Parts: sequence; structure tokens; C-alpha cells
Amino acid sequence: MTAPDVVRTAAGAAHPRLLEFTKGHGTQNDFVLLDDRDAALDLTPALVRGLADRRAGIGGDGVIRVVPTAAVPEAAALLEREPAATWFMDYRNADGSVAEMCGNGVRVFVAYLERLGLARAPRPGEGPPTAALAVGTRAGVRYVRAEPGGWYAVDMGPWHLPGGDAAAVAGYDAEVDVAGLPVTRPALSVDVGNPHTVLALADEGELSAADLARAPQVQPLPPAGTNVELVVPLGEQAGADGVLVGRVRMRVHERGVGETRSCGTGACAAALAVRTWAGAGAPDVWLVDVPGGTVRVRVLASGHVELAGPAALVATGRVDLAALAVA
Ligand SMILES: N[C@@H](CCC[C@H](N)C(=O)O)C(=O)O
Repeated sequence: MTAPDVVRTAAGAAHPRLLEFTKGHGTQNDFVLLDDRDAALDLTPALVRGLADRRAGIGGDGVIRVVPTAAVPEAAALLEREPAATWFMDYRNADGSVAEMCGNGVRVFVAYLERLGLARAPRPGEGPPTAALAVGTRAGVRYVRAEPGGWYAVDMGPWHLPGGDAAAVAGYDAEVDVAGLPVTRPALSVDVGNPHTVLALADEGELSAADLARAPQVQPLPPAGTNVELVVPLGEQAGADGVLVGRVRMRVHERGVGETRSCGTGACAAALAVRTWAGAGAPDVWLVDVPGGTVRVRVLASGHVELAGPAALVATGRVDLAALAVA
């Protein structure tokens, strides 16, 4: 007997058995990308887990679905404010949970839109300086420009410290216990569309000693959980243009995934926390070194934060849904 050409999900939706995918990454934060321009895919948590599984599936820190914003009921208000946000980044963590935002993912999403011929981010010198591609996300609209060298710069929108002024003054509003480190550390909560908790370590020896195979214990734990960034500030230096640039090294434990080799929103949160701790006169531009590479974070006068970095599409193929463990 031959296998059927369609498979049914638990919800009863029928899918072609062979699902096309693309694999991409941003500083080695890796994703399975799906073209669902017809909004026909029933992307269940089980299907996400199956695709993201590094042994029994394709493997990735997350799954990203391209879908028309108009087909996403929760994005109706977003489209009213920004009709140009035609395409929506439906982001899922490897454990099947939904996340509001992914900073590395949005760059890879745009590279994928360009590969599919669905949209294009303006190149340097194209259109007015403010020209940008609008992308719908659960955290709001994000605006993306291409930079030289295959990088993309993304206006990641407004950020805030959930602990308010008191946390900014004290420098912390939480405590984190990290396996492998001797004492519990103070930490600062930062919201960049999704939740982060950032703690500073004394040096790179401590950063390597941290065991992120186990989830750090955060007190108090935000109701929706949190991503945790471990940072070591590396100092500040004036760039060729005279602008002061700060540098930090970071490791991350992502909500819904575990340790990853990079996290774009995490890099923004890390830079914002270190800048808060440094006080007046601290740089607005930060380079964040992660195990998978380096990204640039810029704190904008508008109250937004910008993230820039590379995006790579490395493979395409078809996955056999009948063979994928989606239970
Ligand atoms: N890796 C992403 C963040 C993905 C979502 C995160 N795990 C969450 O649950 O908030 C990034 O590059 O920002």
C-alpha cells in the first residue's frame, strides 16, 4: 500500500504530505521557514515541535511561517494602523509555544520574503532615508532596511523596563539562580516586545562556567515566563566616526527553547540593561558578541531600539509529514 498524498492534523485539517521548507539562521539562531502565503497551513504546536526536532525533524530554535497579515485575526488592528504590513511573521518557539517577537527571526523572515519574491527591504540609497519594509508581528509592526554586507537593520519598536524608574535606579528588580554559578545574582527585567531578564557576570570565566542546559531560576518569574541573558560588559570605545560604541559578551537561555547561539531581542535587552547600569553618558550603540556571531544594537532617540545583523538562507527541501513525529 502506498502512503496517501495528504495527511490530517489532530484538528482535522488536510495538508499535502510533502511540505516545502527553507532553513535559515541569523548569527546561528536557526529557523525552519514555511511559505503559507495562502494561509492554508494548520501549524499546530505538535507540528512545530516535529519540524524543530534536531534528530527526528529538520531542526531549529524556532519555526517561522509567512502568512498574509490580513489572514491573521489577531493582527487586524495592526493592519489598520499600517496597511503596508502585508506579510506577518508567525513565530513559534521549538517547544511549540507562540512568541511575540524574534529579532534574529525578523531579518531571516525578510531574507525569505525576498527569496520568495513577495517583498524587498530598501537597499542603502534607495528611496527616502526613512524608507523601510513594514512587517507584521505579534509585538506590532517592525520596519526593516537592508544594510551593506547582507545585513538588515530592524526598528524593533518601543522598549521599557517593567520595573519602572525604581528598577532603573536600583539596577535590578529580580534575582536569578544559574546552575554552575555559586551565588544568586540581581537582574533587570527588560521588555522589547517579549520578556527578558538580564544579569551581569564578573568575567568571561563566569560566563563559560554557567550551565544553561538547565533553565535559570528567576524570582519573581513573570507570568508568561522570560528569556534570560547573561552578560559581561567589555568596555566602550570611540568608533572611526567618533561615536562611542559599547561592547558586551552574552549567552542566552531562551524561553521555549533552551540555550541558543544567539537571540536578537536578547541582544537588545542586554545592551539596554548594560546601558541602564552605566548611567548618564553611556553609549547608544552596542556590539553584542554571542556564540554565533555579533549583532549591533542602537538605542534611538524615538524611544525605540534598532537591531542589525546578518541573515542566511542555507537550505530548501520537502519534509514528509507522514514520517514526522507530530503526536
Ligand atoms: N531568538 C529570538 C527570540 C525568540 C522568542 C523567545 N524565545 C521568546 O519566547 O520570547 C530573537 O532573536 O529575538
